[in-house]
Amino acid sequence: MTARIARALQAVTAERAGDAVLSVRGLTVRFRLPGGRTVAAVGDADFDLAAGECLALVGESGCGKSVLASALLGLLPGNAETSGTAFLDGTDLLAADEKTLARTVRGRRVGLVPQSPAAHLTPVRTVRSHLEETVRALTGTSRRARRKTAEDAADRAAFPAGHLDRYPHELSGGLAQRAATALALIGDARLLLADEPTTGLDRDLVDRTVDELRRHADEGRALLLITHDLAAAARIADRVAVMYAGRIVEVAPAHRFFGPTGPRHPYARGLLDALPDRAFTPVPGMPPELSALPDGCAFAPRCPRATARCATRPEPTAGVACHHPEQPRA
Ligand SMILES: Nc1ncnc2c1ncn2[C@@H]1O[C@H](COP(=O)(O)OP(=O)(O)OP(=O)(O)O)[C@@H](O)[C@H]1O
Repeated sequence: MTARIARALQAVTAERAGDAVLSVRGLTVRFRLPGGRTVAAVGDADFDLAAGECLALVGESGCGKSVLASALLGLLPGNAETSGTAFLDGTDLLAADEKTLARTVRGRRVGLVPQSPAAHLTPVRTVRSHLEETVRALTGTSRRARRKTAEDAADRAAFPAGHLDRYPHELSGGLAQRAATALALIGDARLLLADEPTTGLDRDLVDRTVDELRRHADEGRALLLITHDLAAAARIADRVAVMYAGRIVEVAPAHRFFGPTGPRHPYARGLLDALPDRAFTPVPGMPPELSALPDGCAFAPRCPRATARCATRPEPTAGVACHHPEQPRA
C-alpha cells in the first residue's frame, strides 16, 4: 500500500470515529502555467478538524492558505490540479462533482467568509436583500421570519442595522467584511472557513468578530481561521497550523505555540519574533517562488539552523517538519 493510500484510509478512519468533522490527507494543488511551468501552491497538507475546534492557519502572504480553502470548496480555476482527500461527513470534497458541491456543500455544510468580500456581493442588491435571499436559500424560514433571521445574523457579525439597506458600493471594506461574515453564519454549516475575516477592522471589531466565530465553533461546529493576525489566532484558536511555501510545517496546540514554550519550527519562531510586542525582528530574506521550489526544505535559505541535511525535505514528525526543530524555550 502506498503512503498516500494509507493516509487517505487514516483520514476516513478519523472521520468515521467521529473525532473529525474534516479530515484532510495529502492535499496538493498545482497550477499549470503557460509554457509548461507549474506553481506548487499546496503540498501534501494533512490535518484534522474536530467539532467545537478552531484551527488557525497562518503564514506569509502567498504561501497557499487561500488556495487550500478554495480547494475544499471546489472553487479553484481550470488550470488547477488537485490531489489528496478531504472528508467531511462522509463526502470527499476533493472528489465531489460540481452538482454535489453546489447543492449540498457550499453554504450548507461548509460556510465561507471569503477573502475579498466586496467581490462576492452582487452590486445591485442591498445587504438586507443578500441576507434574506441567503436565509431563504439555506433555511426553511418562512417569509415573515426571514427578516428577523437576517437581522440577527447581521447583529452577530457586528453589521450595524442602520446600514442594512446599503448597496455594496456604499460599504467600507470593514462593513463589507462584516456583511460577508453575517452571510457565512446563516447556513449553520458544520465547517466554517474564514479567510482573513478581520481585514479592515479595528481591534475592538476584530475581537468581536473572532469571538463570534469562536461561539459558532463552541456550538459544535469546526472553524478553520485563515489569518495574518496572530493576536486574533491567539485569542480564539485551539491549534495553530503554520504554512510555508505551500506546506504545513508545524501544527501545535495554541497554548504551547503562543505560550512560553513556543513553536518548534524555526519559521514559526520567526513569525512570532516579528511581532511588534515580541522581538520585532523580521524573518530575513524572502519566501521562494512556488514555481521553483528547492528539493529540500524550502525555508533553509532563510533559516539560522540550516545544515547540509536540509537539502532533503523533512517529513512531519510529531507535528513539525524540520530536521533541526528548536528546543522548548521553557
Ligand atoms: N490561478 C492561479 N494560477 C497560478 N498561480 C496561482 C493561481 N491562484 C493562486 N496562485 C498562486 O498560489 C500561491 C498561493 O496563493 P494564496 O492566495 O493561497 O496565498 P495566501 O497564503 O492565501 O496569501 P494571502 O495571505 O496574501 O492571501 C500564490 O503564489 C499565488 O500566486
